[in-house]
Parts: sequence; structure tokens; C-alpha cells
Amino acid sequence: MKSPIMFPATMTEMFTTMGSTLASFMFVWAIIRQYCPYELRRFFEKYSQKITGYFYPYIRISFHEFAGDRLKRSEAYSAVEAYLSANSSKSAKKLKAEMGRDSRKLVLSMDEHERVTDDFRGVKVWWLLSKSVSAARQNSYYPEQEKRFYKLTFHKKHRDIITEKYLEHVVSEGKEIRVRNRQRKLYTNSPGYKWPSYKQTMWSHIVFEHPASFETLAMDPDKKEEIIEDLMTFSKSKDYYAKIGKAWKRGYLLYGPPGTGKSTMIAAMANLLNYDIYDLELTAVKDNTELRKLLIETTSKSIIVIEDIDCSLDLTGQRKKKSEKSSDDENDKSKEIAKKEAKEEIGSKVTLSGLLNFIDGLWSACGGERLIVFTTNYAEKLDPALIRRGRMDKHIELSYCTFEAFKVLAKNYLSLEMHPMFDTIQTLIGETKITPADVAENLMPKSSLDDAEKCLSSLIQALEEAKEEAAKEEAAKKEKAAKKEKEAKEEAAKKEKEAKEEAAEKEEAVKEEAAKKENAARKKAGIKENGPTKEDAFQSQVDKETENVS
Ligand SMILES: Nc1ncnc2c1ncn2[C@@H]1O[C@H](COP(=O)(O)OP(=O)(O)OP(=O)(O)O)[C@@H](O)[C@H]1O
Ligand SMILES: [Mg+2]
Repeated sequence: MKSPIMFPATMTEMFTTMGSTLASFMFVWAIIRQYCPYELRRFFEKYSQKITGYFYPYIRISFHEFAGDRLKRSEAYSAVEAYLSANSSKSAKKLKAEMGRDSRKLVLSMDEHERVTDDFRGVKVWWLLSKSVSAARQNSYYPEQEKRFYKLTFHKKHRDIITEKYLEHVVSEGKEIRVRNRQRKLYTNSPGYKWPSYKQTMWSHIVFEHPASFETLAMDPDKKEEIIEDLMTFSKSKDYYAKIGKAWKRGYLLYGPPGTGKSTMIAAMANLLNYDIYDLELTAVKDNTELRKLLIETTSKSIIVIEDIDCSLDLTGQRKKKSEKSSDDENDKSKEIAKKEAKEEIGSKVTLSGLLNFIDGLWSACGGERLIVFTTNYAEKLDPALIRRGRMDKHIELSYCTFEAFKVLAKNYLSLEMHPMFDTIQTLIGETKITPADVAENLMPKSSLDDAEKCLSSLIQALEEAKEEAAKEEAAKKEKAAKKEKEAKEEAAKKEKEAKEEAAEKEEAVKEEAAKKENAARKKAGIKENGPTKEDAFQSQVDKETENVS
């Protein structure tokens, strides 16, 4: 029988033995580490890992936040983070909330040392967020480094499906989530705006926050639907473009009078597709080389916009002709003057061929998923090469306000779907040319006391004024045309009279000539009968000599 005091003694002994064994092991290990050659140590480590791997059937993949020089966050890590924040954070119990970089909202993600599971086609995988702290390196700017990493664990029998399919799925979905959450940017190359930027690039940017959407855009509903469909199809056609061997980009030409919503539509496009906007000021680009550099620095998922392409540069050789013509629209004039001044100041040497290269040269294919949008008030003045299909694939005309477009604006501005005054507006709008910008301005309440009726009356008044103005213009035009016609008729009558007089003169001359000849013939006949008189003989001598000379 064991004595009760024996047990603790055995325990103590056991612990002592264990402690001393551990101490000896550590001592031996320290000796090995110190004196054992590096190659031998690596050999032990390698084989110990192999033996463990033989019994441990799981594979682990790490995704480190900073790879290599630690300056740039790893793309893979960010993609995994975004993927897990959307997919697995629901099952995680410890979450952290951060204002994501370039993100509009709080991003929830699993906290450190948290483990979540994910299921992919029936295969179970585990994700763990961990961190390792490495001691400060000598001569390093970074004192102590916390290195965060995600660790993916899965059974080795699923190696193929995980490494080939699952990882691809995680990265592509993660990237998509990041794009969805990111803050979009509006870039410009204009030297006038130097917005702060952390690195020196050709573009400066601010956060793009335009509220325009296709829903609030006033235009024919069928046309709107067609444009939305076109844009959505484009954004999903990566594989299709690759299949047909075409760079993944599409050109849109938006044309129409000022104030018909061209710029608004660009903002709506960017909001629909979640794209950035690069507002390219051509007059500020020095030459074709700079234009190419600007293009290379644009990212994918973006819209490159050149506004008022017709007055950006002397691209068509028609600029002089155009500036000779007097434009009625003051808006256009001021635009042209501003662009001209800018051009003279900077002396842009961008040529039409440079611009064509920009749109569909070899460089334009890099990056992919890009829209190029030109706007103009005069599509007919552009060089056909610039806007041919293939370069500007879709031509969209934005024109004066229709009743359908008005209804959208009434809904936006006054929250009205129907109103008794709509009938009058429908009739008037069919008879007048008014831009959506003018309609919008009239529908906007000017004071807190203005109600829908007041705004609609103000619009009716504007429509009537526009109608009157148009009628006056039409009358003046007609009068001018009538005057021109009258002048033309008078001119024609004058010409006819002159022609008649000329014809009469010619006829008279012909008659005189004939009479002369007849006279001469008669005289000759008289000589033959009576013999020539002295004068006749002299005259015939003169005639013969003249003939010989000629
Ligand atoms: N189709 C439209 N739908 C909704 N709002 C519009 C529309 N067209 C114009 N507007 C309103 O009018 C204003 C001017 O429109 P916008 O700047 O888009 O015209 P634009 O066609 O680009 O003119 P410009 O040729 O002078 O550049 C916008 O702020 C917008 O509120
Ligand atoms: Mg515009």
C-alpha cells in the first residue's frame, strides 16, 4: 500500500525529471544551434517538417499584408480581406470595423486571431487572421514590425480545387467587392487645378460625388433603356472582347445643343458602372507624347472624357471656318474663347493623328474596361475619321426636352407624376424647343413658399415666351428668305434683260454683216456685166493683197 506522503514525492520527482530533461534538451539544442553547421541544421528542420507533414494532412497558405519591401500593401491580402469581410464576417464572433482605404463606408472584417470557415463546392476551408511581431531590424526605419497575415487551411486531398478554383474565386470576388466599396475619383490633367496628391502623377484628383443617375436623367425612356443595356453589356463582356480580339473599350459620342444633359449623362454612366472619371483637358496637353503618358496613367474601370471636342483643338482643320461663322449662342462663344485662350497660352501640339492613336492605338488597349466619351455641340463639324464606328461606337443625340423627359424632371424636382397643368405643358412642349436645363431651372422652387403650381406656371410662361420668340425668329427668317428671294428674282430679271439686249445686239451685227456681204456680191455681179470701173479694180487689188497677208 502506498503511503499518502509518497504521491507528492513521486510528482515532485516526475516534475524534476521532466524539468531537467527539458533543460537538457534545450541545452543540447542551444549547443546544436551554436555549433552545428547551418547546412546540418537546415537538414534537421527540413526533415522534421517532412515527418510532421506526413502525419498532418492539412495544407496551409499564407497571405501576408506587406510583401517584400513593405511599401505597398499586397493585392492578394486586400482581396482576401474584402472577400472575408463580405462572406465570412457573418460567422466571425470577433470583428473589427475600419474605414477602408478609399472606401465610402465602414468595412467589417474578422479580428486578429479569429478563425472562420468557408465552404466552396462542398469543400470546407478555414481562414485565420494572425500576426507576427518581428524585432526591429538594424538600420531600419521601422522600429518593430507587426506583420499581419491570413492563413488558409484545407485538407490536402482538395489541393487542386482550392489552388486552382477557390483562390481564383476569392481574388476575383474580393477585387469586385473592393471596387464596389471604393470611393470613386474625378481626375483632371488641367494645370489650373492642383489638388493634393500623395504622389506626383500627370493627373490630379478629387473624390467624385456627382448625384446624377439614369433614373433622374430626363430623356426618352426607350433610348435611356437602350443606353443602360449597352453599358451593362459592355461592362460584363470581358471574355467576349477577348474572344473577338478587340481591346475592352468602347467609345461614346454625345452630341446636342448646350444644356441637354451631356455632362450629366457622363456622371450617370460613372455612377451606373462604378467607374472613375478622367476629364481630359486637351488644350493643356503639350504634345502627342504627353497625351500617351496621360493615357498610360489611367486605370481600368474608368471613363475618359473629352468635353467639347469640336473646340478643343484645331483637330479637323475646320476650326478657322467655324470661328468665321458667327454663332448665335453666347454659351458656345464663351466656351470657344476660353478654349482658344488656353490653347494660345500653352501652345498644345496635339494632332488629330495623335488623338486617333490615343483612342485606338496599341497603347489604348492597356488597362482595359474603359469608356472614351466625347461631347460636342456640333457633331457634323468633327472629322469623320474621329467619330467613325469602331472609334466612337455609339453616337447618342441629346436633344430638346420632350414631354416624356419633362415628366422625369417634374418627378425629380416636384415629386409630381400627374397634374392638370401637364396637358398645357404637353401641347406647348411639342411646339417649342426648350432644353432640359431650362425646364429644370423653371421647375426648381425659388423660395420656400413656391409650390408645384407656381413652378409649373413659371414653366408654362417660359414655354409661351419661347414659343413667341421662336415665332418671331421664324417670321424674321421668313422675311429674310422672302427678301432674299425677291433680290434673287430681281437679279434674275436683270440678267435676263441683259441677255436679251446682248442677243438683240448680236442679231443686229449679224444682219449688218449679211447686208454688207450682199452689197459686195451685188457689186461683183455688176462688174462682170459691165467690166470693172477704176475704183472697183483698185478695191479688188486691195482685197487680194489683204487676203495674201492674212
Ligand atoms: N436630360 C437631362 N436630365 C436631367 N437634367 C438635365 C438634363 N439636361 C440638363 N439637365 C440639367 O441642366 C444642367 C446642365 O446640363 P449639362 O451640363 O449636362 O448640359 P450639357 O449638355 O453638358 O451642356 P453643354 O453642352 O453646355 O456642356 C444640369 O445641371 C442638369 O441639372
Ligand atoms: Mg457639358
